[in-house]
Amino acid sequence: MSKLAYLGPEGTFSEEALRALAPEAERLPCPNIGAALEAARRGEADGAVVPLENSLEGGITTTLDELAGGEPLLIAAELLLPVRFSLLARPGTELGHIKRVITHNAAHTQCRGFLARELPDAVVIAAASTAGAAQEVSLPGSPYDAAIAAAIAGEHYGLHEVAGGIGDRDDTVTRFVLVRRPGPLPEPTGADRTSLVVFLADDHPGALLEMLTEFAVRGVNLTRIESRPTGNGIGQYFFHFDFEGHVADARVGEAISGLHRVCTDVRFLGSYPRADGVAPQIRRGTADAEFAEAARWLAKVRSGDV
Ligand SMILES: O=C(O)C(=O)Cc1ccccc1
Repeated sequence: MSKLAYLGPEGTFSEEALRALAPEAERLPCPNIGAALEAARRGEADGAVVPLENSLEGGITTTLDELAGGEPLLIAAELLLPVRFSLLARPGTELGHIKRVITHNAAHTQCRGFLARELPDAVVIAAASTAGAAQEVSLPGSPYDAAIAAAIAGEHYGLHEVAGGIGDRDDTVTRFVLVRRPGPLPEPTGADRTSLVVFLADDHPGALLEMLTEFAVRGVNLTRIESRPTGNGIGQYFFHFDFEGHVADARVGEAISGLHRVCTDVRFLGSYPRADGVAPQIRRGTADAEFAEAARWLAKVRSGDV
């Protein structure tokens, strides 16, 4: 049985994602996303389940930055988890009493409308996780009045639901990934996604266009592109790419070798089945057979057989 690290304590959305991705796995709760990834890197766990992006606020920057640096990890699977937020407090607390709210930043940013409408004077304090926030509220003498977390966290820590479904949209989805130390890749399924981090060679006009061209001319459809600061000064960025297809596909292999040629560094983050099962539309001239036929033709030309 495998052991998987996740952002704890019990009752986080990450735990829900882990249970859905690997119901049989032993669970190792960690105090933050970085610690969960480190547990996977050091071999204290066989992998980690971490949030990568959500449909309302975009990338979970801690995860993006952690995966771009440190010992390499590969994404082996992904999950799209609908998230529903509740305002949880100690029994007896009413909405009007709530002045200090604690939660994870990703939950805060998705409940801004509710907070502005219902608790305009409340201060919101950041916690490492939603369930960690609920646990804080449950402690005797806690300085916090309420937490924003999953309803299940309320059950774990003896809190009651003051308000449910408080997200700004009721169709918000968070994408979680299961990462492992490098090893054999999942087999292509025909509906796969590949993730990469690309570091530019130098800053020049059209640098982003050059990267995008590697994908465009091979008919590779991007599903996410995100820039993150390198930390080396204003204007210095690296790029996260997610796109359709598996590295075993000729068009994907050619696109990422093209990036490897023209960029300083390309970090491969894995090819894995898409959670939504959507297969790519293969444009004319970009199927594996067409790449193979073109390679045969080139070999003939090079041998003078025209
Ligand atoms: O804190 C949690 O429960 C997490 O797993 C991180 C998170 C927070 C809010 C939305 C999705 C994931």
